[in-house]
Amino acid sequence: MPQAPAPRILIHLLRRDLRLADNPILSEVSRLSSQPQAPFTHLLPVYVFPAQQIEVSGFLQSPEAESPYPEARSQVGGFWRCGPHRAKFMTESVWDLKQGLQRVNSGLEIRVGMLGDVIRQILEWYKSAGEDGEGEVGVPGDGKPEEPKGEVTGVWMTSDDGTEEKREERDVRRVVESGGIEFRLWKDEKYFMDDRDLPFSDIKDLPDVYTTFRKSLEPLRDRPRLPLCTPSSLPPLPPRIPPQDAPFSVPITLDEIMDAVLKPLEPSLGLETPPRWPPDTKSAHPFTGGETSGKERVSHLIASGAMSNYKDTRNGLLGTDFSTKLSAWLALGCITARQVHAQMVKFEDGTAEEESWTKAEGYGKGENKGTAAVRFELLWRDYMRLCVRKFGPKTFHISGFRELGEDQKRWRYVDRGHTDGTGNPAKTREVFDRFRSGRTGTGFIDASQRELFLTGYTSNRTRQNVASYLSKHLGIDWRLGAEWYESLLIDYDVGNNWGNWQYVSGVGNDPRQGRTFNPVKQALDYDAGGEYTKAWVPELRPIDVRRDNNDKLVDQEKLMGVFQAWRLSESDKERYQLKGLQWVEEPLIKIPFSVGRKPRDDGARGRGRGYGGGHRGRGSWRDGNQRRMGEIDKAQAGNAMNGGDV
Ligand SMILES: Cc1cc2nc3c(=O)[nH]c(=O)nc-3n(C[C@H](O)[C@H](O)[C@H](O)COP(=O)(O)OP(=O)(O)OC[C@H]3O[C@@H](n4cnc5c(N)ncnc54)[C@H](O)[C@@H]3O)c2cc1C
Repeated sequence: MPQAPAPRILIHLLRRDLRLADNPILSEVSRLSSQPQAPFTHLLPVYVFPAQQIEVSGFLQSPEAESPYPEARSQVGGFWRCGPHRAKFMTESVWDLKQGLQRVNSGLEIRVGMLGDVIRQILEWYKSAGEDGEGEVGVPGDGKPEEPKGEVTGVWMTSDDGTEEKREERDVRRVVESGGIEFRLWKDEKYFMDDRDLPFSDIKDLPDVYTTFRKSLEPLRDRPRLPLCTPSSLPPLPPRIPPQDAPFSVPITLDEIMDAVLKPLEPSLGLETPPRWPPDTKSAHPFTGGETSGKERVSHLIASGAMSNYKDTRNGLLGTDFSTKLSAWLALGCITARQVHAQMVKFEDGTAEEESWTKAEGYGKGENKGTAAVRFELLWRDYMRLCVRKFGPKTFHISGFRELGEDQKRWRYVDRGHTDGTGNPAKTREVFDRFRSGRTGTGFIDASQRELFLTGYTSNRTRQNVASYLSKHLGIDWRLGAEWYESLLIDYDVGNNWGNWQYVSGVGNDPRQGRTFNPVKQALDYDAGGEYTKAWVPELRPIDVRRDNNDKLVDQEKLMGVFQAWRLSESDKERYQLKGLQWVEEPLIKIPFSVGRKPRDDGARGRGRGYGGGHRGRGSWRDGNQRRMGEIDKAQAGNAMNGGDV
């Protein structure tokens, strides 16, 4: 019987490009495979849960087995680097990709470990067949000749800008090229602007101010390239595929993989008092991961009008549609920014096939302020990612992109005493744990922290306030906040997270340095009836903020009790069962802010109605530290000048 030619295998290593559509590697594979002289006959798509970022001990074959990798914990705070929300969303996304690939004649092999190790093991397995032999075709028990293992002819993967991701790329390249196999690194095309169209060739020329960058690219609508076609068919999987290397094994169903990913992550995430789900509160991010759901979300945003209304609603706090919620799909590359753009163009030009879009307001009427604002934000994402490319490891340094030394910026650390002798790492850890569990005593911050813990999502508005509160009001090492967000955010993205933390903490690319958000004034402006704060901090729900029992009018003085419960009278604390709660009696900080007693319509989003300085910070954990209180006062004055809307 003639022997079948040995398969020539191309490995596609997937990372944060978990999609079929607009995927440059799959698009090229599909094109080449239709040619008679294609350099490969089979495609092996592989996704690896990377051991340094996701805890993989749940995949150990037996309870006695030991992982060769250290636990996937963050450097400063020791948190799980990938907490339960993202772990779940990521697993769903990987699974959706597997199903998508199966529909086009392919599949996906799921592995755990370090990328370099996984690829080495796969290459060695295929190579060992050649060495056994002639032996490429064995004869197993059933007497039928076994298919040949085949030869790996290339390994392709998409590049990334994170320093750790760059190390992974170097590891994989070394392993692949040392075996004399072609290694190809592809540009990451999930962004709004294609790298090839940037207005500079040297990343050093990236402006340090976002506005300068943006202006060099306007009009933004003209910029993105067209998305690539979705392959309708791909080369088959190789007939024989190596198993996962010991001591791990990867189960075959979604539920089992999910169990393995989530198993090591204890529900409390190390908190003594973890937040509990408040009755009747709904997540703003109830979505599942994957290309399929990501595309459905884009379609919903357009058909429902949410995309067109985005500019007016984007500072919302409750509900699924005040902002796009596309970030998690974008971060994992389930969808690309240029796909979002292309869909908006179809809506704006009136060329959509989707019947439901044609009924949406603004259909066929060109770019509107909502779609323009979405483009503006998508470009922010590009900018943050390019900052990582420009600044490399400085992204994760305490001194930030601006390289601010200790003399310019003093931090409180959990891992070392302060150089000026005022530091107390154990106390800072205690304070930070109260911050993590949403028990600071500042309602707006606590609501956001509890929402983050319970759902993995929180709005951009509260993220800014939280980052400012930790770094400016508490003066704590901003990297702890960034690590905690990395652990919990469903949409964690290296550039967006670390770049934004730097920006707000005053060590990054914010041209107006030194701004501080007043979380009470911000709450007043953006949570005008206290609904958001009460939704996530249910202890505050009994506080009646109505003026004279009038449903429409909010008494701002009463509202202040929601945003800072320590301000309530003793009898009110008693009445609302808040007496004795540590975060009520001993807030981490008392934010100076007062309001006039003017009534306002419930839900009205007024601005700048308060004035600072009415309540000085007494009785907080920073008592006696004049230097720091002075800073807060200064920041407060700054807020007044900026109208606090920073
Ligand atoms: C301290 C801090 C940490 C953050 N960490 C992350 C993170 O890890 N991952 C992440 O995707 N975003 C992060 N952001 C940015 C922003 O908060 C989220 O992108 C946004 O809230 C996600 O919700 P959305 O998709 O509904 O956003 P929308 O308001 O609908 O915006 C549309 C898209 O634009 C991009 N975008 C919006 N705002 C920003 C911004 N400030 N910077 C960069 N891109 C932006 C996102 O891709 C987003 O999906 C962070 C912001 C702050 C202040």
